[in-house]
Amino acid sequence: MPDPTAQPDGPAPLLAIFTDFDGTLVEIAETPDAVEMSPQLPDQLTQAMHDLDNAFAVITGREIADIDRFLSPLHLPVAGAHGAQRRSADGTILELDASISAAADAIADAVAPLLAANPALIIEPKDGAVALHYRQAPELEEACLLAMQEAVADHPEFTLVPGKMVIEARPSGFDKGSALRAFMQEEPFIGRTPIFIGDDTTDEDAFRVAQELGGIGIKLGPGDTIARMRIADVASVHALLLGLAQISARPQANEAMAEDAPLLADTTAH
Ligand SMILES: O=P(O)(O)OC[C@H]1O[C@H](O[C@H]2O[C@H](CO)[C@@H](O)[C@H](O)[C@H]2O)[C@H](O)[C@@H](O)[C@@H]1O
Repeated sequence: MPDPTAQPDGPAPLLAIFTDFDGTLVEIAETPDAVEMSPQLPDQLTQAMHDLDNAFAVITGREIADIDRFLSPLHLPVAGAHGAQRRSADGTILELDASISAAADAIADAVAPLLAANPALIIEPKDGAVALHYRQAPELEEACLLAMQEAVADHPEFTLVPGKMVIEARPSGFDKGSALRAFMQEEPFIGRTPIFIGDDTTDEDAFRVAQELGGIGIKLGPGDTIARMRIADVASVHALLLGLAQISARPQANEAMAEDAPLLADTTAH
């Protein structure tokens, strides 16, 4: 398995880089709309896309439309709603079954009474998924979980997943790992070595698939993980993304890797 901190004998492998959005490309904020973009991020992502021959994608719990809005004017390859939506590098959109969109709307409607009684809660309806946020009212975590469990009871085609101060319902059969695997079967990702960077429990599926495909998972921050590497913060992710993309574009620049290595820690080292 390639190790991005190793000094390779031959040229560095061509990389395909995937990142989560919230908590990885941008800092966590009090509400979903309050995230603040680093002003340099669109230019940094444009540079990374160039160096990677477009083999960069965002794999997120958010809707694709949300990512387009935050990263405007970029229209990157994106898997949204935990893989239920996907836009390939050539712009092709994976169409969701209309019954899935309708079921997500029904789940959102079913938790409406809890929101009406607790204005601090936030419902984020998405095409194909639903997020119930309790960051402003952490004491309501259990009530949110119960309400979402009841709401999905009539929709066995949905699965509940916990996130950072959020309970989400996503269609069964989709996760970030399935999204990463689908990208890796398409140009320009095919044949490259996948790197996935994420911070949350829903990112574990993508760490697993990246590592099954001979690549590396990189976990941001603390917490149990199957990712082989760990990184400290969002600023380090931006630096690593640019460094890895540059090395993938110019394999002779391998020596620069040694300078980037301190960004990463091996999760298996004792
Ligand atoms: O897969 P991700 O890109 O990490 O998206 C996961 C969820 O992120 C968002 O919620 C989280 O970030 C918010 C803004 O920082 C924060 O207020 C909230 O507490 C977090 O759970 C997003 O709103 C969800 O749709 C994503 O699924």
